[in-house]
Amino acid sequence: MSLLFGQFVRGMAAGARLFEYINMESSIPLVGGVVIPEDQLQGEVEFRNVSFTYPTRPQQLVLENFSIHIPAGKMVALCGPSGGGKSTVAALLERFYDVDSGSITLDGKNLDQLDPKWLRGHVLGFINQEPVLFATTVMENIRYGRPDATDSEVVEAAKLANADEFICSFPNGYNTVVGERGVTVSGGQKQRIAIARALLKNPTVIILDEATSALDSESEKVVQEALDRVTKGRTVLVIAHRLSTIQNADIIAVLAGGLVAEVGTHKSLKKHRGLYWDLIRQQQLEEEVQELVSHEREKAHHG
Ligand SMILES: Nc1ncnc2c1ncn2[C@@H]1O[C@H](COP(=O)(O)OP(=O)(O)OP(=O)(O)O)[C@@H](O)[C@H]1O
Repeated sequence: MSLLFGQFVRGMAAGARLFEYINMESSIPLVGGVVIPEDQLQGEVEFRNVSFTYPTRPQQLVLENFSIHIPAGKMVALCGPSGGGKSTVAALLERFYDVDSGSITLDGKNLDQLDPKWLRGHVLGFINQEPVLFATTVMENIRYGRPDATDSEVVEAAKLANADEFICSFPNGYNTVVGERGVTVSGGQKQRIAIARALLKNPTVIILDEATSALDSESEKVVQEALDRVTKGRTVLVIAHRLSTIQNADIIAVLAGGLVAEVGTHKSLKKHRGLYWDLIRQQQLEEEVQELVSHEREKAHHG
């Protein structure tokens, strides 16, 4: 009895916390608002003088007078030091939070007038290259992107994402269970599942949160190929962790201290020899050190 009592008390406390979250009211409505008709949707995004603090940390201004224009169909990459606010920009575009001042617009319409369900379900596709995979079949893991998608739509998305081939090589194909009790998938395969997931929505605007971990060059090529294919013709906001992948972006913005410190193309920013140039050199140095360390390790291992 005494043993069980401890468990009972812990269960009660955990349960109470759970219901506290379930019963919370969202300050941002989940549905309702304007929907832009599909034939008029262009996908032009603009942040104008946005200032933002997280509600839980009111003393820290994360974005201050942040402005950026993403023309329809173009790719804008955000890079910059860790903690500079890159992911926050993406969270604001998905309207997980409202801005404190300034505005975010989609095709000239303020985000807070638009229907959040439509915005998240039909307009924005979020590709997180380090996705959570659920302990279920590959089919269901991809379908998670749009629960009402048919099997053939899932397969179509997987093909575009360069994922169909490796999925078919699994023992049960699309019905193979992944995760702890199933087959393990490699980093590159995970990334392609993430791309297929996002593609199911046929999004107008893609937010691409890059993977932090590097892949070997062969899988990197396959993933990049899939990304190039799916981002073509769409508006893309890349949250870049590695600078090597964003050289072809139409616009690169360096985010530091909550605002755009530098903006331009890879070529113009390199020429400018400012923050972007520093970041490139820093990353090269880190890569060289890493290479040296692994080389030394190998030597020690064999010696
Ligand atoms: N949910 C949150 N609540 C409170 N503060 C947060 C939250 N998320 C991020 N922050 C803070 O906001 C600042 C900007 O964080 P953000 O994640 O946007 O930066 P980042 O440029 O994406 O960094 P990284 O490259 O490391 O991912 C950081 O100081 C961070 O601690």
